[in-house]
Amino acid sequence: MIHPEKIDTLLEARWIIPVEPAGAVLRNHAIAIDQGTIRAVMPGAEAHAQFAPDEHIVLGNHALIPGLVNLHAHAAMSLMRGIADDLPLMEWLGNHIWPAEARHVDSNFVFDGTRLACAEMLRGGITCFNDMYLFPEATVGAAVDAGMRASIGMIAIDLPTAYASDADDYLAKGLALRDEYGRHPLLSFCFAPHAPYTVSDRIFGSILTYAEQLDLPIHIHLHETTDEIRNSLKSHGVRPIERLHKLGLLGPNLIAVHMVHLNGEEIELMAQLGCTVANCPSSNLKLANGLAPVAALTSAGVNVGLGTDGAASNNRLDMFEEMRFTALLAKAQSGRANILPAWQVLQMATLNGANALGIGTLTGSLVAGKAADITAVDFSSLELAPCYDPVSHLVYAAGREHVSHVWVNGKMLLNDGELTTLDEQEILLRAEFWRERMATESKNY
Ligand SMILES: CSC[C@H]1O[C@@H](n2cnc3c(O)ncnc32)[C@H](O)[C@@H]1O
Ligand SMILES: [Zn+2]
Repeated sequence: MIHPEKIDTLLEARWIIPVEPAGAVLRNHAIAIDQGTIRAVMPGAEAHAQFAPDEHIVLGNHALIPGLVNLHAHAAMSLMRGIADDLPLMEWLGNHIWPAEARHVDSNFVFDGTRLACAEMLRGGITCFNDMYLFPEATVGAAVDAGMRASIGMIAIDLPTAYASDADDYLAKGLALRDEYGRHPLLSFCFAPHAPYTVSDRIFGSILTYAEQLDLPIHIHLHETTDEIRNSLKSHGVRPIERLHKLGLLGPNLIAVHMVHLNGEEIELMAQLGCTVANCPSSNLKLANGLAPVAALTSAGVNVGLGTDGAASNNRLDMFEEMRFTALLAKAQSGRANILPAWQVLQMATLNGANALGIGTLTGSLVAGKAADITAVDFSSLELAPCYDPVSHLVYAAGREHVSHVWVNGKMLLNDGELTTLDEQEILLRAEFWRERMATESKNY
């Protein structure tokens, strides 16, 4: 007689959509979880015979998917949600956001803002976010307290702030933070030069040297507006992509955010060199920047992930919305209804993002050996009835309001809609504290 193996949790659901292999939908299956790791994904009957779980959870009308990976975030900017709407990028940044950051942003702001963002993201099924913001040590504190996975940006920008005096100072502080937390199980690190128009060639050179030595991604806003390209032609004689290419930054470690204005040669170059694009359709729409040519990028073989950007330019941190926008806009742009089927968009929101962050062996799909980063979507409500194909519903019909449970590293962070690690009332009080403070001290908002 074979004794069943003791494990922490056996999780069963109506559907398991593991993302790997692509397009698979498993029925009557279970996920065995032990010590934060997926031990097996197998038929339920076999799992019952093989495992003796401490906890057995059956979600009868749900789909289990990999936790969503938000490939571009400024989490703390949640405290600036709605302060400067209906403006183009440079007016938004130069006249509103940067002055507000200079006046208000400190490590308390970043801690409170990131906690607010973590709560919103967890409720929407996001288990991992790739952040770029000031005072990243506070982002670390808030993400780890929440139990979320985060990729922390070691930022560089030629703009002095209360956090750092110049780009060298930013980099030194980022590297020191990575020395301290580089081995934390929930954290990974990226270089995060803000944009071509705020970072010098010399600093890009230093970043490239470090990124190659440490084999870390480089996360940057790139080709977001036509003005960015026009100004680069004036100042550098070349478009930003060509400038970064000459500096040696284009390669498999590059995560280029936005990438709205691209010509055919640039798309080919990104594909040949193995770059990733983080598509942020809501932010691109709201700032009137345009739309990334996602159909052309994926057809060329570029790895495309999805991001929300910050809540001051979106104004939601909602990956379900980014999935739906990505699919619909790509069809309209390309004139091809068959471009980007739902399974491919779900892959963008999960595995493609994890791969870009260098953590694709840890998260992004539901396979044995990876961390148990799992989102459960409840299909019981009438907006999701009837269900012929759960993958179709996830992209075209479901919303973040249908997310019921979330696990990160095997720990349940959302239980039937309730946050388990974060105090919603306290987060709301802190958000109100910052609103009052910002409203009193700044006549603009
Ligand atoms: C150096 S910290 C990050 C920096 O980026 C600013 N920011 C937020 N959204 C955008 C965007 O869409 N394009 C360019 N810059 C952006 C944020 O306010 C911080 O200053
Ligand atoms: Zn951004």
